[in-house]
Amino acid sequence: MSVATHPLHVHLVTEQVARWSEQSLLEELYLTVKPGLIDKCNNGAHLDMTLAMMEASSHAIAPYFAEMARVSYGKSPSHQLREQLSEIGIEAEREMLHVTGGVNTHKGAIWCLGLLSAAYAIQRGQGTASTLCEVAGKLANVELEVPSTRTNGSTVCKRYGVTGAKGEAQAGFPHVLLGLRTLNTATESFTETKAKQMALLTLMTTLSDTCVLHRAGSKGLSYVKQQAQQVLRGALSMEEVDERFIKNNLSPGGSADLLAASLYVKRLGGKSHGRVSLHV
Ligand SMILES: CC(C)(COP(=O)(O)OP(=O)(O)OC[C@H]1O[C@@H](n2cnc3c(N)ncnc32)[C@H](O)[C@@H]1O)[C@@H](O)C(=O)NCCC(=O)NCCS
Ligand SMILES: Nc1ncnc2c1ncn2[C@@H]1O[C@H](COP(=O)(O)OP(=O)(O)OP(=O)(O)O)[C@@H](O)[C@H]1O
Repeated sequence: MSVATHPLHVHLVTEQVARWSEQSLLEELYLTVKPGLIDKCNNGAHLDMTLAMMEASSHAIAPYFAEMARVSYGKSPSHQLREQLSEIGIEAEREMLHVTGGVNTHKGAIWCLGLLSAAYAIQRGQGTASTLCEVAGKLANVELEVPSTRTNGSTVCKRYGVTGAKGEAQAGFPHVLLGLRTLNTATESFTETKAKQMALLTLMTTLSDTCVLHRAGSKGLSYVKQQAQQVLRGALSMEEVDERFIKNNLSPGGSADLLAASLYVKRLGGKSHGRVSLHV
């Protein structure tokens, strides 16, 4: 029996997934200051969420990522596997709603970290950042015959012609790779906190975030992109933009999820994945 098929190795991979998924969610959560989002300083533009609620949610959903990894270990992306992952994802959402008293703290995160956890296990813990995103994308492209439910995301995708969380996954998580490249480049010259903030801002400058579109339409999305550019250029501070987003009820939840996913992929796949120019 080779090392990569040994039951102990399966156990190692699922343990890594449980530990690193929770650490990545908490790393995103604790990054302070983040505009409009929950952080150590304030609850951003959220009246129904707190830091403690997001901590509890991060802890509650981690075992579901481990379960997604367990069922995916050494398999190929298939209809049957995608169905299994969907069931576990729905259970994770249910558990999240249970611990938060019905608040959506991590729906987007369950989706993207879930697919990446499965991709990591499909590759028996051996993937690089690019192969992880590619394999996770293949999984997302396996269509399921599920009754379509109306969500904030599906409503705005139709209205504004964007593809949202599903499209990001189906394209092979281009924003996760962008987040990772930005993190790696910025870490060489800035503090860890600044590097993570730069990655978040970079995502905000390009993402069609359905959380923002739902609350504030395309004008709101353009505003978010423009404000993020201004911070990257040094024309505004994170604190100023945080204040403005709270005042205007803006929260870039999709970018936050993709930052968490970038931090996760950094743990799963190592860090040598190219550079970006930081002059946005
Ligand atoms: C695809 C999902 C995310 C539904 O998304 P939908 O677009 O309908 O919108 P919804 O408003 O419910 O949630 C979307 C969330 O994604 C995040 N998000 C928003 N915009 C983006 C974007 N452009 N890119 C990535 N994430 C985004 C936000 O956090 C947002 O809250 C998902 O909930 C789903 O289908 N779950 C079923 C469980 C499943 O299949 N799991 C299997 C694999 S883990
Ligand atoms: N630090 C964070 N603060 C706030 N949201 C976050 C954070 N990290 C990730 N998110 C993501 O943002 C999403 C929540 O966003 P939001 O509350 O705007 O959406 P909603 O519940 O769908 O709609 P709304 O609150 O507009 O009615 C979650 O799915 C979560 O994955």
